[in-house]
Amino acid sequence: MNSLRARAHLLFGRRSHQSLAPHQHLSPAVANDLVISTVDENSGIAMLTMNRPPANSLSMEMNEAICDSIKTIEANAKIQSVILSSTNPKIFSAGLDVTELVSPDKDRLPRFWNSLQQVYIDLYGSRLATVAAIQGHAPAAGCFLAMACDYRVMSAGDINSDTKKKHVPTIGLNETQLGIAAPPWMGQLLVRTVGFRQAELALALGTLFPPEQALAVGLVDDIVPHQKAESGEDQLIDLLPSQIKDQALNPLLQRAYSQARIYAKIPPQARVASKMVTREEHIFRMIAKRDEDTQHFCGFVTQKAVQKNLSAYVEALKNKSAKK
Ligand SMILES: CCCCCCCCCCC/C=C/C(=O)SCCNC(=O)CCNC(=O)[C@H](O)C(C)(C)COP(=O)(O)OP(=O)(O)OC[C@H]1O[C@@H](n2cnc3c(N)ncnc32)[C@H](O)[C@@H]1OP(=O)(O)O
Repeated sequence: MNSLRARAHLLFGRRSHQSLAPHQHLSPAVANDLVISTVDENSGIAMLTMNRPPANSLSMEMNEAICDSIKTIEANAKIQSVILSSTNPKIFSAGLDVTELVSPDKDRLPRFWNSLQQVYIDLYGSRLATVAAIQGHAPAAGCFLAMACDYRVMSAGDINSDTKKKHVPTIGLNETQLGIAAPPWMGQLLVRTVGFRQAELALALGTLFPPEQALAVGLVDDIVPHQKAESGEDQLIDLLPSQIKDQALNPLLQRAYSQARIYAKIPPQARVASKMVTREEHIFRMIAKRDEDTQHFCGFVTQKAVQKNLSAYVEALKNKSAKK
């Protein structure tokens, strides 16, 4: 891909997508079920809400839905910023759907990996300013989603008023704890976000950071205490899909919204050009090694020992949930 074509691909996407209907808001009925997109042309802000219960884990279809939603929003020239959020108040995304990795179908596995690579290309290279509203846990590829955005705000956690139990979300590339390694392009995102030494340590140890620590190392840009705000922004309320309409007073979403608004006011050509200064080369490097990366992934995941670990891990996840 020559650099001009590649730049066009990064800025405008390589697939043609249907334009949005000319109304101000995209009804959830128009969006796919796994990801709900809403747009407000007046403010130039969109919201892309992940909606794959129970944990927003990334199956091939989920990855494709994220890419489709980004491209659909990008096709609307009036939109400059997008907030990436979750319908689950406790989980942003649990990372890859681990059931995709256990006893995988040999034709589906490379397609699955390609769909994740495409999320990286489309989200990290998007012309839109992207703000991750991290309400809940974001392990492994969940952390990757957040790192592929331009700005990250994270909930400081909250206390359940009935049970008095504290919920503290965590974020990080914890792959080594599962006996797997993040692929180079994902690991490099951590290096680019928190710096070499912190990334080297966190990658080796598979560190999951609670909010204060995530802020201290620069993995997130802001943390937001969970105290209900007094009043909400009408424009934010309009943007929220019905599943989370009751979240209009959520201070995390309000903080994400105000950041999205700041971005939406920057002249877009200058903002996009400056974004590409830091990202273009990184994305090209990944695209050049895409097939090699897929082969490596499939070879690694299908190893007997890795399969044994992953089966045990999925079993443990199910048992944990069954015991609740
Ligand atoms: C050099 C190149 C090498 C190439 C090799 C590459 C190898 C691949 C590397 C790819 C990089 C990315 C990897 C990943 O993302 S792997 C996935 C990592 N994610 C996790 O480990 C998270 C697992 N989940 C949890 O820890 C918890 O669920 C969580 C903290 C997120 C929430 O806890 P909570 O107590 O609130 O919820 P439960 O644990 O009860 O879970 C609720 C239900 O959700 C299901 N679940 C959770 N996570 C996943 C998942 N990742 N995939 C599928 N399903 C998941 C869980 O089973 C419960 O479901 P049920 O209620 O139906 O039982």
